[in-house]
Amino acid sequence: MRWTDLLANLGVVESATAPVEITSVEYDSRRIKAGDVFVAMRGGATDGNLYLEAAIEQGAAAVVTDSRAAYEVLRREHTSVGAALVEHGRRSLADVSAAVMGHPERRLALSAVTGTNGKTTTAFLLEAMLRSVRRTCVLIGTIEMHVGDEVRVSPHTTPESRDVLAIFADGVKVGATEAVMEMSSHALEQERVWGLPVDVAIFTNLTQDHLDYHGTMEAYFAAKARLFAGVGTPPPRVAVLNADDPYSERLIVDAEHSQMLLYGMEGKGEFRAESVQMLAGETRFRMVTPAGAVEVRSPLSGRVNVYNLLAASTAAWARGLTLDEILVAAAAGAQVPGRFEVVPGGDTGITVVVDYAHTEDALRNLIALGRELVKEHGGRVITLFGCGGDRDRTKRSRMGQAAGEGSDLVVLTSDNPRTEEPMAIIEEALAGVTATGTTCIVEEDRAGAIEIAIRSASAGDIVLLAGKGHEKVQILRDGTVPFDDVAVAAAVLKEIE
Ligand SMILES: CC(=O)N[C@H]1[C@@H](OP(=O)(O)OP(=O)(O)OC[C@H]2O[C@@H](n3ccc(=O)[nH]c3=O)[C@H](O)[C@@H]2O)O[C@H](CO)[C@@H](O)[C@@H]1O[C@H](C)C(=O)N[C@@H](C)C(=O)N[C@H](CCC(=O)O)C(=O)O
Ligand SMILES: Nc1ncnc2c1ncn2[C@@H]1O[C@H](COP(=O)(O)OP(=O)(O)OP(=O)(O)O)[C@@H](O)[C@H]1O
Ligand SMILES: N[C@H](CCC[C@H](N)C(=O)O)C(=O)O
Ligand SMILES: [Mg+2]
Repeated sequence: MRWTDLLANLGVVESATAPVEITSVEYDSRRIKAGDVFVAMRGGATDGNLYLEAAIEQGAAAVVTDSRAAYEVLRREHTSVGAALVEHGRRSLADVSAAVMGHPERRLALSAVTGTNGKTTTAFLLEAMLRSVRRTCVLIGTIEMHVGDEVRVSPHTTPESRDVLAIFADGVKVGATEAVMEMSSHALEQERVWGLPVDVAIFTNLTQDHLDYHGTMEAYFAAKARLFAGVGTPPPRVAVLNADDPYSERLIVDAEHSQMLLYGMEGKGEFRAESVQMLAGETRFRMVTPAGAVEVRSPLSGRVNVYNLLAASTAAWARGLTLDEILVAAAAGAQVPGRFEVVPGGDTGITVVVDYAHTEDALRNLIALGRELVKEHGGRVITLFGCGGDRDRTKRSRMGQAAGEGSDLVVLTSDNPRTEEPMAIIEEALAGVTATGTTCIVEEDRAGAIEIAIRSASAGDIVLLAGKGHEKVQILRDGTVPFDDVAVAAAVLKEIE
C-alpha cells in the first residue's frame, strides 16, 4: 500500500508524504523490517518515540507518532521517510493496521469475553460450539490462539491490535467467519482492542484481581465496562451478562444498540440453569431459555463451569445456533488445559487436580468443589498455592485466607515470583492462612512443595494444585525455567504407586 493512500484513510493532525510503499505495521522497533510503518506509542514503562532512530535504521518506510517533537525531528532529519503526527498512538496503531491489512475485522463476527474468571473457559466452549456447526473460527486468549485448525502460542491474553488484526487476517485467508477472543482489563484500559467491532460481548464476573494495575475495584470495573460501550466502535449487538453478579446491573448497556441477554443459576435471566446435578465426571442441568427448556450434559465439573456453559450457550444462541446444536457441543466438552485438569493417579486413590485459580474467588470455588467431591467418603482437601510476583499484592493474604478456610492442609509455595523475593511473597500470603488456624507447610520450591502436598495425602483425599494451570514455566528473578505442575505431579504419583 502506498503511504499516501494510507494517509488518505487516516485521521492525522499533520503529515509528510514520501514516495514509499508500506508492507506491514509494527509498534516495536525491535521487530521492524524494511517497508514497515512504525507506530510509536507511549507506554507505562517506556515511550516508542525513543526508538524512532532505531526503527528507521532497521528500514522503517514511515513513522506514525503522537509526539510533536518527534514529528518535527522526522521532518527535519528524515525526509525520505513518511511521517504522520496523530493524536493517539495506540488508537492509530489499530487504524493503521486495519487499513494496511484490508480490514479483516469487518469480515469476522467477533464474540468477546471479559470478566475476572472464566474468560478462557467460556471462550474455548463458545469456539467449540461454533466449530461443531462447521464454522471456521479464530480464537485469541491466554492459553493459545487458533486460526481454523492451526494452534499457535499465545504471547498475551489480549495482544496489541496489530497482532489481533494479523491473526484475524490469517483467519480470513483460511475461510474463518467467526472470532472469539478474551478481552483482558489491561487490554480494554490500554485500548489494545480499539476499533474491533464486537458482535456479542460476554461478561463472566468481577472479583478482586489486578489492583496493582487498576488501583481500585471501581477502576478495574470501569475497564471491563468499556467492552459494553464499544472501544472506538459502536456498542456490541448483543450483551451477554451474568444475572447473578451484582456488577452486571451497573454495566450500562445501550438498549438502543445492544440486545441484553442474562444468564444465571439463581432464577434470573433469559438463560437459567435449574436442577443442577454434579456427578462423577459429568455435570447435568436443565437450561431454561427463550426457545424452551433443554437438558444440558457436560464433562466439565463445578458450579463455575455451569456459569461458563451458560455464558457460552447464550452467546452461541446469539450467534444463531439452535439449542440442539448447543447441546451436542456442550456434551462433547472442550478440552481446556489446566482448568480442573485431573492428573492420572494410577492406583493411589489420591485425586490430584491442576487448576488456574489465582484469585481469592477462584480459590474458594475450587476448594468448595474439591470438598464436594471428597465429602461422601470423608476425604481431606489439601490445597497448594502461591501468589504471582509483580502482581496485585492485596490479593495475597485474601488468597491465603480462602485456602485456609476451606482446606484441611495448605502447602504454600511460589507461583512466578518474577522480580520479587519468593519468601517475601509467601510471608504475605501466610498471614492470611495463619489467621484461619489451618496447618500450613511452607516450601519455596514448587516441585518440592507438590511432592510434599501429594505425599501428605492418603487414598480418598484430593490435592488441589492451584495457580499455574496450563503454564509451562516458572518465572524467577534469574530467568524463566521450564515448569509443569501436571508433569511434576504425575511423576510423584508414579513414585508412590
Ligand atoms: C502493563 C502492561 O499491560 N504492559 C503491556 C504494554 O506495555 P506498555 O504500554 O507499558 O509499553 P512499554 O513497555 O512502555 O513500551 C511502549 C512502546 O515502546 C515500544 N518499544 C519498547 C522498547 C524498544 O526497544 N522498542 C520499542 O519500540 C513498545 O513496543 C511499545 O510499543 O504493552 C506492551 C506491548 O504490547 C506489552 O508487552 C506489555 O505487557 C506486559 C509485558 C505485561 O506483563 N502485561 C500483562 C500485565 C498483561 O497485559 N496481562 C493481560 C492479562 C492478565 C490476565 O490474564 O488476567 C493480557 O492481556 O495479557
Ligand atoms: N465462571 C467462573 N467463575 C469463577 N471462577 C471461575 C470461573 N471459571 C473458571 N474459574 C476459576 O478461575 C480459573 C481461571 O479460569 P479461566 O482461565 O477460564 O479464566 P480467565 O478469566 O481466562 O483467567 P485469566 O484472566 O487469568 O486468563 C479456573 O481455573 C477456575 O479455578
Ligand atoms: N495471566 C495472569 C494470571 C497469572 C496467574 C499466576 N500464575 C501468576 O503468575 O500470578 C497474570 O499474568 O496476572
Ligand atoms: Mg484467560
